Amino acid sequence: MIELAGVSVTLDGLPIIADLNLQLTTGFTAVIGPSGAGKTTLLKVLLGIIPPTSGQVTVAGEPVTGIHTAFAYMPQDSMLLPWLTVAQNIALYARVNHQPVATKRVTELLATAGLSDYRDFMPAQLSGGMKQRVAFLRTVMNPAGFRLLDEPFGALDAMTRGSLQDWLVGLPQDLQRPTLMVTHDIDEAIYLADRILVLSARPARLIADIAVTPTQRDRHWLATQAPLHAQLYDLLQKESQALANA
Ligand SMILES: Nc1ncnc2c1ncn2[C@@H]1O[C@H](COP(=O)(O)OP(=O)(O)OP(=O)(O)O)[C@@H](O)[C@H]1O
Repeated sequence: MIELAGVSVTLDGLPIIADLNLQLTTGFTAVIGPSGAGKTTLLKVLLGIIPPTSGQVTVAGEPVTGIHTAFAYMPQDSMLLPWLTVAQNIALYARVNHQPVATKRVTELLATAGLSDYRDFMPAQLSGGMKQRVAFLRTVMNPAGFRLLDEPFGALDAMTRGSLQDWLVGLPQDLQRPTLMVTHDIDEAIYLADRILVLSARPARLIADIAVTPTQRDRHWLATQAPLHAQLYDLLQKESQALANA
């Protein structure tokens, strides 16, 4: 279990996160909040890149005191290495850690993502959606038990984004892991997550923690979720206004 206990972060004198208490266990959790609220900062605190000004983060009871290996992180930009092929990018974790590359696993993952024909392509030869898929597969190859995804589809057009969301929903069981995903997209949060955390305007506090329990997670079900969408929209709207007035 990952636990934040009374976590506050101040950067350059600016309070960014205020007294955040949170437990993350299994499932897919989405984090939404107004732009600039501190969502990426929260991921960096979990990763150990930014130390809390006060409070504590623990992973399986152990305090996080610096960069550690509990998380597989996918940044906003795909950050593929342009001089490596698709397959080499996916296997980056093994390469960096001087481990043998699980070629069979890479081949299987490429097939799962519909990228079998692109294994020897260079990143510059891929569309935006393909790059994000490759970046996600690279995250999957990281053996860490918990995934942190920062706006993974933020830069994509609506259709590409939609097809990647469908792909994530349909991921085989063995590729699923506990995940915390930052997103600006309310429908994306509802579609993908079992739990939605809503952060306030800066400094970020937890203002809602909502369980999502679909009967059948598909787009027909998503279309019935207008009341939840409206509830989340109203919360974000209020907080965005607060941020604008700050
Ligand atoms: N190293 C830093 N020093 C000072 N301020 C910072 C630093 N990093 C981020 N900030 C500020 O912290 C606030 C939160 O930034 P953060 O990137 O966490 O927000 P966010 O919710 O992820 O934003 P967005 O939704 O726009 O991606 C912003 O006002 C930002 O300017």
